[in-house]
Amino acid sequence: MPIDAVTSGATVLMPEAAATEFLHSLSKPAHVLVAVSGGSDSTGLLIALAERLKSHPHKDITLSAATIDHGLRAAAADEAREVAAFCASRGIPHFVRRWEGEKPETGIMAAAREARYGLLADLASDISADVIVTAHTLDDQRETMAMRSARRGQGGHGTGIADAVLFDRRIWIVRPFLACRRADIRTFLGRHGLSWFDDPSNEDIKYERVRTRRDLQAEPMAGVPVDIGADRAALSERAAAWLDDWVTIHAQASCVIDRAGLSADRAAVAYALSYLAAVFGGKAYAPGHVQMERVLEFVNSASPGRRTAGGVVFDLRRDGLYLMRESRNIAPLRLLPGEKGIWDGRFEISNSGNAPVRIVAAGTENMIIFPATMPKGVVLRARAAMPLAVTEGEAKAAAVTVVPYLAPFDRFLTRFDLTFANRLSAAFGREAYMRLPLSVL
Ligand SMILES: Nc1ncnc2c1ncn2[C@@H]1O[C@H](COP(=O)(O)OP(=O)(O)OP(=O)(O)O)[C@@H](O)[C@H]1O
Repeated sequence: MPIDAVTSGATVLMPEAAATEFLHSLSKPAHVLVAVSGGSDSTGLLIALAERLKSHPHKDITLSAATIDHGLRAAAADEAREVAAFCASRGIPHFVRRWEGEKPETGIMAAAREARYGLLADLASDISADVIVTAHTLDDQRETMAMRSARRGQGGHGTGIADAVLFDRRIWIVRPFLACRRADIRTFLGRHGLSWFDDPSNEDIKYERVRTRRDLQAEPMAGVPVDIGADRAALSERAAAWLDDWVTIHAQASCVIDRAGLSADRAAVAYALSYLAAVFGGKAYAPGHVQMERVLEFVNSASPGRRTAGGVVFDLRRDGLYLMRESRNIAPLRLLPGEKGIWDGRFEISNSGNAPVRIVAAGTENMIIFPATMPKGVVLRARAAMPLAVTEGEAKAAAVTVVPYLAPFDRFLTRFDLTFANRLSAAFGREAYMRLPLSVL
């Protein structure tokens, strides 16, 4: 790995080196879609990749660029046009996608991000791109880690931005500039005589990220470990082995963990239990640190009983720990003919009939799908939180297909968690996640 500078604890790459390393590691042939907002980081990423390909032409790699107009700022459409003109001048195909649809009143940043990734993934599919790259930097990484550690206990965790994330089981998003400093990217652009747009929201202190950035400005660029993901990836592997050894999934709605497994590898138990809780609770994130600590304390106690965390019942019995969705607060889902939706964050349901259906938590009538050895109380509870499809207005049975949905992984899956996620996906009868399009990293 070419290292241009090392500060205490953090490996820093220059933009050119980062681009070279990414292109080298990429599985070929590859069509790379660069997400370019027009800011310094993403303009720098596009240019670093394009320059590298110009000096070392590679017939198996093609570049395209895309700008998402979120429709939130008046200037955004003009900026997208300028990025388009800039790309045209360099001979790089460029696409603009606009976020139509309603904008929420609160959580606009998160909604914009969701929409952005969805639009980029749709575009990637339209133009047959194999991978999306975004220009998250070491500065973003520091800010994220600072914010997440401040939030530990409320669901936050100490790990930072992943260098690769699988979106919606569909396409990998890779971040080649994660070890680059913004200042170096700007110097690089300056050397090429290029300018960039400054997004005014980057200065707006109503956003936590902007405040964190200001706080961090006084600190030297240090303290971000080189291999943030390596420890987590190792833990993911241990947890996958633990899953094989001790856990059985029943009817995609409940699981039992052998009691002996609970006192096995503690870190792996904590990791796996958090994700099992997220999956059975239908949540993208595991319950918070404090809540999970309480659950772990409880499962390590000798006395049977029940606890609830994140909408999941932890039912500790003599033979094992049973997990299942609490049958409260499960919102119904209405699906028109041909529509598909996620119900309770746990099942992806498609209406393949020709009448609207309502999916409710009424349980399946079929007791046989649970093994006879399962405690009756557990079966009743798990059944009560299972989906039932009811055809509206007609007496006939609804025609639906139901596929388990793994909420912590099926939308955004970080590379660190891939091994565990694949094992869990198989245990739920689902296919493996798409392979990372990087051969060496
Ligand atoms: N409007 C946009 N069009 C295309 N790409 C964008 C746009 N906004 C952001 N990106 C891409 O995402 C990267 C990160 O942008 P930014 O830091 O603004 O997003 P974020 O919301 O903080 O990140 P995250 O996507 O992790 O939530 C940019 O470097 C760029 O590659």
